[in-house]
Amino acid sequence: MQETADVLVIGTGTAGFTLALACRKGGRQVAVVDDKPYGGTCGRNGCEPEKYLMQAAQVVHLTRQMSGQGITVPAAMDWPALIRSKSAFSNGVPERTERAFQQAGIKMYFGTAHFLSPETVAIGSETTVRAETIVIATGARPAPLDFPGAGLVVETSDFMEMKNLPRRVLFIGGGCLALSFGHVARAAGADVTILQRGERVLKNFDLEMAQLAAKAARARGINIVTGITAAMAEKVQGAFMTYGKGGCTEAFPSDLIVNTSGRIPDLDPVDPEAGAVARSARGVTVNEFLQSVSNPRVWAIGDACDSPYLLSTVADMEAEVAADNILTGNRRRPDYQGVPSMAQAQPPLSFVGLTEAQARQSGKKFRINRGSTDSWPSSRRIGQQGGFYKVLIEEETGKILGAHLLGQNAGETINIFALALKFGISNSELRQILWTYPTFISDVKDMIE
Ligand SMILES: Cc1cc2nc3c(=O)[nH]c(=O)nc-3n(C[C@H](O)[C@H](O)[C@H](O)COP(=O)(O)OP(=O)(O)OC[C@H]3O[C@@H](n4cnc5c(N)ncnc54)[C@H](O)[C@@H]3O)c2cc1C
Ligand SMILES: NC(=O)c1ccc[n+]([C@@H]2O[C@H](COP(=O)([O-])OP(=O)(O)OC[C@H]3O[C@@H](n4cnc5c(N)ncnc54)[C@H](O)[C@@H]3O)[C@@H](O)[C@H]2O)c1
Repeated sequence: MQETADVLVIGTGTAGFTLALACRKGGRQVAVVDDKPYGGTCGRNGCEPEKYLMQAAQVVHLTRQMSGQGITVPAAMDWPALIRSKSAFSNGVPERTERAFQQAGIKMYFGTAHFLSPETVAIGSETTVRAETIVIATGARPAPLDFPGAGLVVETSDFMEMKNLPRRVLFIGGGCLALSFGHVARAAGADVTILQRGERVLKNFDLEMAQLAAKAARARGINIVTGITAAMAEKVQGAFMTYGKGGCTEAFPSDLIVNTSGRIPDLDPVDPEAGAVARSARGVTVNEFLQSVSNPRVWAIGDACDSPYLLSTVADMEAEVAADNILTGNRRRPDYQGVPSMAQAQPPLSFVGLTEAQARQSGKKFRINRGSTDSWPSSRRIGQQGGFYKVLIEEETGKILGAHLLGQNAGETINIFALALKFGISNSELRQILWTYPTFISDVKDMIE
């Protein structure tokens, strides 16, 4: 079957969804295709279900944390019930996504798409679509582990579907996902180990803050082992053994091994080379307008393009920018200034802007406001120990260069700093705002003097 479209979008996740609807609104004949249930990673097995589980873990952690303040412990997690309610929460995503496309008059295909030529895409073995514009929004997939026994390792999407949680859980890789799911498993009562290849966890975060987050995780009983590369897995007498290769070869017994070793652009099945679409290991190579540098008919957005972030917020912004460029010509560039991100740990760690090391490298003159929040009422009223903040303020202008927060509500409070960074609001201007009090956000005033 040979079909045509003005715009064919490959992938229906955050990026593909936003772009398809925007192009349809702009009057184009739009078609979408996905080889999995519609809706992509964020809603089905990424941000949303992860947060759902983390929210439950947070209640358990908080209850324990506040046991000295009249709260009765232990609060416990009923894992099978939690997974059932999480599934009820996220199972509706494909249907809602399809309904939105249908209402907008977008043609839907189901199957794996791959380029046949620079202007034609095959969907499965029976359909081909020739499109004026082709958008690659295929997202990212877990980085494959290529050591012996890697087949014993499950993905985070499997972890979120486990009917029962085994007693010992091992995470390979020490990024956001390991910290987050590690805290979830720990709150459910599991013995948790995180194996991290580098000398530190959370490599994209400020070093000092990442170390404090690791300390908080360890204080909650999570075993973090750094400087070890997982190099082999096998099943011995019913348990999994993962062998690390670092300074020494060590065995880490567990009942479940989860891959949290990073994510890579999901491009092989789409066969970019057949479409004359250049790519690197970081994704489709795009110009400043998110258009392929080698095939002007093609745009790439979200986790599939070689932009600096793998975040839902960024995927959505890139989709809006690319849609505008497709509809009205190349005018808009994505703006990566002030993108906040967060590790959903307990307590959460968030940041925006420069780390201390990056600020020093930049040659800018700045001061650092930093300190523990343990004595602050916002920490004391929830029994929080280990909260910390670090704000980098440019000397001459008072502009916020970077902000780093470890503590309850850090993922929300960081948005104030993101606003300041994006719009160049100085610390003295920020101090003039009257925040609702007492809240976590009203602490911002004390961080930016
Ligand atoms: C566990 C987890 C937690 C996360 N938490 C956060 C968070 O808290 N905050 C945040 O901002 N980001 C988070 N992220 C990252 C965020 O989910 C992604 O950045 C975002 O979903 C990327 O959107 P996308 O549209 O580019 O790709 P996706 O949402 O992955 O969509 C790509 C779609 O393309 C389809 N596809 C791929 N190849 C083909 C093909 N050849 N043919 C047809 N269809 C194809 C896939 O099936 C998929 O549906 C998390 C990610 C994970 C895995
Ligand atoms: N809240 C958020 O903002 C959020 C949450 C989750 C994920 N994400 C996105 O998802 C992406 C993936 O996150 P992630 O945590 O999986 O990856 P990551 O890239 O942040 O961390 C993975 C770590 O695993 C280590 N590693 C790789 N192979 C290893 C091995 N064999 N043994 C031991 N360690 C090994 C790497 O050195 C790396 O430090 C991130 O880029 C992030 O942007 C964002």
